[in-house]
Amino acid sequence: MGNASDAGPWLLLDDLPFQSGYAKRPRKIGDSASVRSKVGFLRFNLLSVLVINQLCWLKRRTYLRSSEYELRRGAKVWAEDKDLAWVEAEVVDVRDKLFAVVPVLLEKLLPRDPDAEHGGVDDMTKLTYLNEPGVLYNLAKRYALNEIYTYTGSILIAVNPFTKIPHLYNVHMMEQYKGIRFGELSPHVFAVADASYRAMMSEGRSQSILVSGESGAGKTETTKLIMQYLTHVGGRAAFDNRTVEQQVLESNPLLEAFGNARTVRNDNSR
Ligand SMILES: Nc1ncnc2c1ncn2[C@@H]1O[C@H](COP(=O)(O)OP(=O)(O)OP(=O)(O)O)[C@@H](O)[C@H]1O
Repeated sequence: MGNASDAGPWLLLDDLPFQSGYAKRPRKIGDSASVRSKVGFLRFNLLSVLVINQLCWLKRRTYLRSSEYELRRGAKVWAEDKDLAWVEAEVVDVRDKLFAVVPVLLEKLLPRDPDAEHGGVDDMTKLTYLNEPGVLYNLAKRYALNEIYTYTGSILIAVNPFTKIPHLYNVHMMEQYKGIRFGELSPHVFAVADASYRAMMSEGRSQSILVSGESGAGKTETTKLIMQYLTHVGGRAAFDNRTVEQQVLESNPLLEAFGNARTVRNDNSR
């Protein structure tokens, strides 16, 4: 620095963002290479800020076409969130009739059903918008009120309560569902069993009930409840004074003994 040609103000490039190690050596202001590199850095910084801004802008605006539902300010929507799956949001602005602006960063936006707010609906087909978050929200609302069963047309969805709800399966309940029109009473596994029993009796043909779900969802318990109902409505006293209901249900432990296993999700998996 003692050299006369090097005299003048100096700038340490540490102050500039995005600089790397090589820039730490002092450069003289006014030096053409130094000015070029400084301008380059500033341009780069400005560009980065613009790109990041633009990305944020795009992320904050979602890709829902107005034809999918009435896109208006104040509309209730579901916003996809990578941690929480779906979060409730509200449209705060609408641009070009194509984009809804919501106050969260999101990947996807779906309309939210205003009818599902209070206690949910007992049949998913009653939802105005039949989408994933709407279905999950409806099931959760009903589950919170101990309503573990919900219809989707003639399909019954059961959410495992993992606790005994005795009043849901007693004889009084079975009597209530005997011979009723499907959908007349609250959704129940007995209603499904009753519909297939009546179809078998009136058509004289075998019926199938498909019970499906992941491990621990409650398929075995549900099947037992169906058997319980069928034997209740169709069972006759046997010659040794044991009803068909008793005999069928007593055979369950024997059947479970074959192929029964404990899994991470279920102590009684098969
Ligand atoms: N309707 C219900 N009421 C109360 N508890 C239930 C009900 N359905 C299931 N459960 C509970 O959930 C547990 C798991 O249910 P279940 O054994 O029927 O599942 P699964 O679907 O048959 O599982 P896997 O496919 O592993 O055999 C039961 O042991 C029981 O504690």
